[in-house]
Amino acid sequence: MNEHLNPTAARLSPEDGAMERALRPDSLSEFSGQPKIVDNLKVFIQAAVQRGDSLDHVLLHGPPGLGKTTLSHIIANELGAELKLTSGPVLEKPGDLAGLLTNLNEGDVLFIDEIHRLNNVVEEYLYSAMEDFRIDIMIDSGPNARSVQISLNPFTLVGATTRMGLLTAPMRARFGINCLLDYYDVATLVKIIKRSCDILNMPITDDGAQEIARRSRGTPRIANALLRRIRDFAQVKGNGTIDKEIADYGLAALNVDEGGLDEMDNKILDAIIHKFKGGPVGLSTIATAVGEETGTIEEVHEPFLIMEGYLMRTPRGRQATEKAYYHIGATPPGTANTLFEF
Ligand SMILES: Nc1ncnc2c1ncn2[C@@H]1O[C@H](COP(=O)(O)OP(=O)(O)OP(=O)(O)O)[C@@H](O)[C@H]1O
Repeated sequence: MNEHLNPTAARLSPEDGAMERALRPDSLSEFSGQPKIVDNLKVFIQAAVQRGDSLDHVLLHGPPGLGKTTLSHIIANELGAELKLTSGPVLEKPGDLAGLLTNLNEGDVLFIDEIHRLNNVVEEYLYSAMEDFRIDIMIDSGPNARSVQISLNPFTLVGATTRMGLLTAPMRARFGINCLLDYYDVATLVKIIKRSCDILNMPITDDGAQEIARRSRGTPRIANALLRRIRDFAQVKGNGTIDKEIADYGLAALNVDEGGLDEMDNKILDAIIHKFKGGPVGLSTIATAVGEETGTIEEVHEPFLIMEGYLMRTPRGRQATEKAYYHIGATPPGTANTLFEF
């Protein structure tokens, strides 16, 4: 996928990484969008602080780049607590988890990204840690094997996942607060883009911000990534200000089309329509046809294409809509030659 548009892109240049950190809101009042989640979190955090309790465990789920990591930082800040970050695949053995948990102070927040990728053994250990703030560790093996119980300080686990369906039911059940992050509307993205421009001292016009927002796939991380590159176009090809003209120019140069679709989105629609007669076709067949990983298509491209009405998910596979045919310049089935039929 186009690197600028990939909300999962982990490898940022040091400059882009520093910029991303500078743009990360650090309180709920600075966090735009997701109003229901923000309002609820405000209440739950205030209640926990007033009672002197640790906040109940929080599960954040939704497509990449919508603010799950940002929200975990904010939750820790609002609680006045330390945040420790890790991710599912990093915790290979129960000992890795035990090391982290025993180092948590009372009220700390432990963020586990990609929590659906925890292995079964580690996950089982996490259950008792979440429920009773204790873990039972096996020491030694064979006849000397024995279990030692370790008490933990009460903590809040914030788990993040882009694949809710892969999370086990017992894991899901242990989260008291469940937040589904949704794609952002254009008006909210305009607000986020303007805030970023203010922080970075970047002049932008209303229609420039609108154009970038419209083509950011409803995702703040993409909006900020496009902004960084369009700033370069404004500096080199324009007069330093991001207006609609320079935004259009930069977006075209970055292969983001009028609807905000990137090359891979268009390739997927093209393959379904031209190679598989519009579908229905299975996800892995599409992935092979376009040379992309199934997981990336499922997490990144498909939700966006469905949301925008280009794709439908049917029990027999993915199917292109009429809008998809028109988008790639093809004629939808059943409408061919109707102009000449009398
Ligand atoms: N609501 C928001 N307001 C302002 N900026 C936001 C908001 N949400 C996200 N961002 C910006 O988008 C960037 C990506 O957000 P973040 O890393 O939190 O996403 P994520 O959902 O954790 O993604 P992933 O699942 O890929 O880890 C952040 O640097 C942040 O600046």
